[in-house]
Amino acid sequence: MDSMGVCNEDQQGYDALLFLSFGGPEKPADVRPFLENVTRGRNVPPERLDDVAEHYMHFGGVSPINALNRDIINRVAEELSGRGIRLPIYFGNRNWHPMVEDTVAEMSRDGVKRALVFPTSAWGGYSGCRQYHEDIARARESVDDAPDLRKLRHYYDHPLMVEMFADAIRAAQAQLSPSGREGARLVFTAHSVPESADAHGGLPDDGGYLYSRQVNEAAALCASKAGFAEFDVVWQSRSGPPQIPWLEPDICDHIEYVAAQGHRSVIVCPVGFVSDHLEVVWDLDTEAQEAAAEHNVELVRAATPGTDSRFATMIVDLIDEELSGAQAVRLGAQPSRGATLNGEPCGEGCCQIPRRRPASAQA
Ligand SMILES: CC1=C(CCC(=O)O)c2cc3nc(cc4[nH]c(cc5[nH]c(cc1n2)c(C)c5CCC(=O)O)c(CCC(=O)O)c4C)C(CCC(=O)O)=C3C
Ligand SMILES: [Fe+2]
Repeated sequence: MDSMGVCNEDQQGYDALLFLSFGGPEKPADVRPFLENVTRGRNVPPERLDDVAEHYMHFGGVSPINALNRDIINRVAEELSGRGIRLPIYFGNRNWHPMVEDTVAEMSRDGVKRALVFPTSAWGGYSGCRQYHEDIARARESVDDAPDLRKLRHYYDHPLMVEMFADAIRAAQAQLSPSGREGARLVFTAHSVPESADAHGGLPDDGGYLYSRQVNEAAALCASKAGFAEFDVVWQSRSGPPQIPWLEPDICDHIEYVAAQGHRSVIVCPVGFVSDHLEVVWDLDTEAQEAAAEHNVELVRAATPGTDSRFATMIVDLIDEELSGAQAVRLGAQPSRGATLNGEPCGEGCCQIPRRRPASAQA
């Protein structure tokens, strides 16, 4: 048997890694079609799309997400080869090129039979987990001879994630002015989702709210590791029509509240994001900074883990865990799922969005 064959046996037959992400525009002309892909059939008002298009235009119509992902992929390739794991890496997105359908077609042409999938979302819930399963299923359906694709589990509470965020919180704290360092409020933020989607998160037996429970747990783990006894969890980047409830409070409203409580400084930790996506560099570094200035609060933002070399280590740890069948290394106690084959949901009815009532049934 050749060395490739031997290696493949250790690797449970896995012969590739699919790095699956959200996607983002790479030039101004991409912005509108990208936003149309994201919001197709999702009831996002046109005014919101105009606003978000403008946010992208502040960055020359280029989302930071693609370069960040390519950087992570390069590090993962190095880490894999350093550990003797032979998995060529393919890159595909839900909403922009390289589209996951095209990537899976390429994998099939290359003869890939069985691949692991790393999603750039650490979370459960519809947007963070089930929608990536849907991407996997859709991409496979569009291709003859599609490889088997097994998604890796949620990693929001992986010890390296907690360690990277905790280090980033302490580094941010050190950037505060000497007077701001005392009494600084630690505030975690994650992407808001519709309340009804959150309520249906997880398996029916999980009791709902899987995403917000995981976010709260991650915040508590990171705060404790960084040495903070108190902290808040808030939300950001809400979309959708204003009459539909989304998770609250919003970070900008919360800054006003924190100022009213007498805090003169805030450390914001974007625990819900793996890297400096547009939501981080616009909604936090621009809008939340403005809100802070308005209320005379000093705001520092903790770095996201994507560019930390430990992030690639964690990804390969997750792969190794899957290949060796070892128990999941994790710090949290909330349900953690997400690892299924070929886009199957984590179980019957997991993170299923309730169907909207037909217009005629609405009052
Ligand atoms: C939970 C969650 C994550 C974290 C998990 C994960 O990472 O997947 C996430 C990530 C991201 N969201 C992103 C961008 C957008 N999200 C939108 C809209 C929405 N997000 C939602 C939720 C989430 N989103 C939801 C419920 C909507 C409403 C429409 C719908 O139900 O789908 C819209 C439409 C315009 C608007 O903002 O209204 C855009 C442009 C980018 C790329 C940013 C970049 O370019 O750097 C990333 C990483
Ligand atoms: Fe989003």
